[in-house]
Amino acid sequence: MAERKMLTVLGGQTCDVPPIWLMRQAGRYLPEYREIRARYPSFLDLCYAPESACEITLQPIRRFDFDAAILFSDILVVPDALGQDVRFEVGEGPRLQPITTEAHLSTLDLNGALRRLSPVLETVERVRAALAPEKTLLGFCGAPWTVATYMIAGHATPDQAPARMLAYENPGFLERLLDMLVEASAQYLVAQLKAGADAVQIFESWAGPLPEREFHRWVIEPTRALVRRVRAEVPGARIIGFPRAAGLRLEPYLDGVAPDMVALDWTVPLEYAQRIQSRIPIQGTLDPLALLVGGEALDAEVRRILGVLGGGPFVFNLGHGIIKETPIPHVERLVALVRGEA
Ligand SMILES: Cc1c2[nH]c(c1CCC(=O)O)Cc1[nH]c(c(CCC(=O)O)c1C)Cc1[nH]c(c(CCC(=O)O)c1C)Cc1[nH]c(c(C)c1CCC(=O)O)C2
Repeated sequence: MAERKMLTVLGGQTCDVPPIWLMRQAGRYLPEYREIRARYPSFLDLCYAPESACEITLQPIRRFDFDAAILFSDILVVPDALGQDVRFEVGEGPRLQPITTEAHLSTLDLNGALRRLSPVLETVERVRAALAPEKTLLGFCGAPWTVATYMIAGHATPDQAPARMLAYENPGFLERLLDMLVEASAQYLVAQLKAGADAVQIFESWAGPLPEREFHRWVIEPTRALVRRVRAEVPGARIIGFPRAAGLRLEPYLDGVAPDMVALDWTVPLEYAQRIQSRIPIQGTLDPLALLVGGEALDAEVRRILGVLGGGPFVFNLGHGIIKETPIPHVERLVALVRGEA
């Protein structure tokens, strides 16, 4: 089989030229994405349309020859599949019917969730069949805490105050919600791996604002349970953790969760990332704003990152999702720089 470079790195080896993909690489900065998107009144309908979702997953691979494709979907398909009302308003982001009571929680249907996610699993099968053998296919889900923050607040917030307040007021409620998300997410990731995903990434976008004890209870514990559940059903499953803005809690996260690779945001000092790399393969760190701005700033950042992290197990990526105003030539330049062709 042709070498899937990301799997080489996930296995702890170093590639001379690191593999590269970008978080949110399929999306609005691409005109070919916007064209398909315009045909669907609702973003979730697009997530559940296997033919279009497959095409969108492949678009950035065709255009930039990235080493990995990431399934086109969203972390909020899980609450939708559980039966919560989820919508995406153009220009406003996600809107959910907030869940804060036991009565509402008890209406969610764990048993039916995986069946409702079957179109996404069909997308995984289609992508694997269409993708070149040397390309890695990544599946994903949101981490239980991050998904819960949206389910509780009903929308994006700067500091996750609604979920954090509920955690203090009614920890038993949050525990029950997280247990349900661990189970639904485990079934979903296992199904993605069985449908053809080579590895899965767990997005913990909102690890940042939690105090230490809450970080252990709401981030580490549920994610550890999720990872164990997946590995119990798929031995050797390869899992990437992305605890964005974990700061000083990064090493406790690695101790507790034990992912195969960790994705780091751009605030992590590179010399510290290099130390982390001596225990686990690393992905990420480029500031999405450096890619947006381009020019000499981009060149310098990319060379600095490659200089510090390129000598060990490393996957080049952004430290968070690509910004939708990013010019396409900047992405082309980035790929050329990483491949030593610039
Ligand atoms: C928190 C989160 C969400 N979704 C996701 C996260 C975790 C990563 C992160 O922190 O960015 C993850 C995600 N969302 C999407 C993907 C697809 C795969 C990829 O290309 O990476 C992935 C991996 C598509 C998407 N998800 C969304 C879009 C844009 C929707 C559109 O085209 O109308 C895409 C392409 C919508 C979305 N989805 C979400 C929000 C807050 C929004 C609105 C804000 C925004 O628009 O960026 C929830």
